[in-house]
Parts: sequence; structure tokens; C-alpha cells
Amino acid sequence: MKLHIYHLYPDLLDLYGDRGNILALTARSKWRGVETEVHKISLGDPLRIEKADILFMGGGSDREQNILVEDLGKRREEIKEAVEDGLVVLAICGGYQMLGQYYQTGEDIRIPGLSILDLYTVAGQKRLIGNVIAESDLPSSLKTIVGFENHSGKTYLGSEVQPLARILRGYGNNGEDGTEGVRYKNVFGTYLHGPLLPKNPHLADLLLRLALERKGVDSELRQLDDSWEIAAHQAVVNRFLKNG
Ligand SMILES: NC(=O)CC[C@H](N)C(=O)O
Repeated sequence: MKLHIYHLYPDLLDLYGDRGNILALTARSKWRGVETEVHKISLGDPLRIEKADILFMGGGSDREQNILVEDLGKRREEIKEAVEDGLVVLAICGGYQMLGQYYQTGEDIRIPGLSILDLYTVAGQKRLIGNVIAESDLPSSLKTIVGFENHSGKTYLGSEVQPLARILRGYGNNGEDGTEGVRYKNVFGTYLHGPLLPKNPHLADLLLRLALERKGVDSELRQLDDSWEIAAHQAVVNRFLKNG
């Protein structure tokens, strides 16, 4: 048994160390004796999503989003079908925006998204930058998610999707409605770089658990010693929330 992690456009969507999310997923699997294989899929490569257990898309600049939009559009049906079937997806910032209906840039160019999720994004006047702390309902004693955001896009969620978390510090989806990220079935979209998963082990394990469940594997994951990860997480909370 092996978990297949599909990294979409690793050469175009990889801002602020987003690849660290893949490293966290593979390390946390390995520590439990679960083998992983990472497949890098870029422009023109066959996807074969039916083999994927986790699909990952990182963040990218408007320029890179423009470069990949045509290629991504050709993969829409395949990805949509897999999402409806419960594929686990983690998409960060630019990748997250591409799952929605469109991303309207500061130059008023409308980059079409995959229209898989009920959301759209419009670039605002100022960039939303800084450390983020958000509160989530993830099944864990750790109730916060921490990370770093840097985007001009403001994302607005429709009624068919749920926010991933509520903002305690930072801007999140748009800096207006207090929401951060999105959850739809097993799809997680977020503005949080960091990379996200090393400092949020509860989210990393949720993705692994859901992926194993979908594969029909008994998915009770052995508890790891997360003292370093939790210390890194709490350091952000203590620095930016407790001390104002
Ligand atoms: N950090 C990112 O992925 C940036 C995404 C997008 N280009 C924006 O600025 O909103």
C-alpha cells in the first residue's frame, strides 16, 4: 500500500516554500510506516488522476497563473469528477484561487478558474500580507491554524462551500468577512503559506486520514511526538495573538 501524492505544476506554483507541505505529508506518512510516491505534473504531462490519493497545488503569481490556465482548463472534467468522488486536495493561495470560478487581476484580466468550487476572486488595491491565525473546527485539540499570507486577490465564498476557518489575526479570504480558506468535501483551499503543514500537524494528519479512508485502509494514524511542531505553532499564536 502506497499513498500517491500528485503535485500539480511544481515548477510554476511554489511560492514561499509551499513544497514543504509535500515534505510534511511524506515525512508524517513514513514515520507511520506508510510509503508515499510524489508525482510531479506540469504543463502537458498526463495526469491520470484516478491513481491520486492527494492532489496538491501551491501558490503562484498572477503571471504564473496565466501561464498554466490553458493547460489546467483541459484537466477540468478529470479533476472535478475526482473531487466529487472524495479526492483529497490541498490548494494554497494562487492554486486555491484557480479552483474557483475566476481570478480577476489588478489589470482587470479575468483568469478563468476550474469552477470546481463555488467561489471567485478579485484583486484588491492593496496586498494582504502578514502572519495569520485562524480558528477551525478540525477534529483536533489544536483549534488554531497558523501561517503566512501574501496575496492581492480577495476571495468570496458562495453558499455551496464552507470556510475552512475564522480569522483571529490577519486577512484571510478577503479581509472583510472574517473567513479563511474553503472546505468542500475533501478539498481544502487556503491563503496560508508557511509552509502550512509543518506548523499545523493536525491539518496534515487530517489530509492523510481522509486519503487513507478513501483508499479503504484502516486509517487509525499512530500519534506522533509533535512537540516541536506544536511549539512552532504556539510560538506564532503567542507572538501574534496573545501579545497583540
Ligand atoms: N501568494 C500567491 O499565491 C499569490 C496569488 C495571487 N497571484 C494573488 O496575488 O492574489
